[in-house]
Amino acid sequence: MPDAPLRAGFGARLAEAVSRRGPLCVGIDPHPSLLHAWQLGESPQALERFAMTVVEALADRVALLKPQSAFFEAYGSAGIAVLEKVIAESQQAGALVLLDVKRGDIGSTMTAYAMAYLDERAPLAVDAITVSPYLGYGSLAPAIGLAEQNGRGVFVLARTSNPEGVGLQQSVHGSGDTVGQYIVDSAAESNLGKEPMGHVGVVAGATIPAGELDFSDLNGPILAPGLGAQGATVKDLKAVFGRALPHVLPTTSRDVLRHGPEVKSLRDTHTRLADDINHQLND
Ligand SMILES: O=C(O)c1cc(=O)[nH]c(=O)n1[C@@H]1O[C@H](COP(=O)(O)O)[C@@H](O)[C@H]1O
Repeated sequence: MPDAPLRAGFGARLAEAVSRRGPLCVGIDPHPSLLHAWQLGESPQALERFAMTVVEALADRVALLKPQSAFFEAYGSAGIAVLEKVIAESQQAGALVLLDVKRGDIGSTMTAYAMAYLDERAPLAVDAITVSPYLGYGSLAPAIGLAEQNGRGVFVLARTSNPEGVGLQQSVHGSGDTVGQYIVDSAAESNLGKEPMGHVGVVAGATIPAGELDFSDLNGPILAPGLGAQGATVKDLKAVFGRALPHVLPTTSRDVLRHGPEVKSLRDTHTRLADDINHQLND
């Protein structure tokens, strides 16, 4: 018998967090260039100082923090230890943690990845992870299933913010829709009937052309990276996402992080951006 769910579904937990703290998701991307700009140099200690400063500044006020795993993995076990601390302290301060790992593998190996991030006993257990569907949406079933069982979530890459994604993701799938739309529609099937929304989100860049994807049946969250450093603006959100805007989690990393290392400056930047987003949403 499967264990009873440990907590409310991820869709409900996310909706509740967003209603209290707003939809802005901030990424923790400790780029080497940012470590230098913060005058920290490059070392596991610098990584920890950087990441924990962001946690101190923002984990008590954002709904969602998104550490980028690659920058932690680059330091081996020392970096993973920092990541564990980031996850624990962010959650303690009330933020949900979406670990950006973009995992995707064949079903049986996907089960191991799911256990690594979505099982209660895992040292790196988080509220949600990013996953890549390019071994087939069905190959993600172990992660989608375990996440649901444990009140956690997944965000499936549908139409990414980078220019290299266009050719593949706009090509026509066997269903007759584009690959990106097929992924959105597959996530919609996973979320069918869930209230207030399901636990399968999609990733769609704020940089994509207006109206390219139809999210009307998704019933799940939309992670929208690309604000700031990649060129998208808060104003673009309305045009790109239209009526799906209430489900959008605008996401940025460098555009906030470059304002460190002072905690106050990071907080002020967050407030400015969050206010701007709030105005767009309620205009
Ligand atoms: O899954 C993601 O978060 C993601 C998807 C996508 O389509 N584009 C994208 O930029 N990201 C991630 O979002 C972050 C963007 O960082 P900034 O460009 O500094 O805001 C990086 O960690 C990217 O890996």
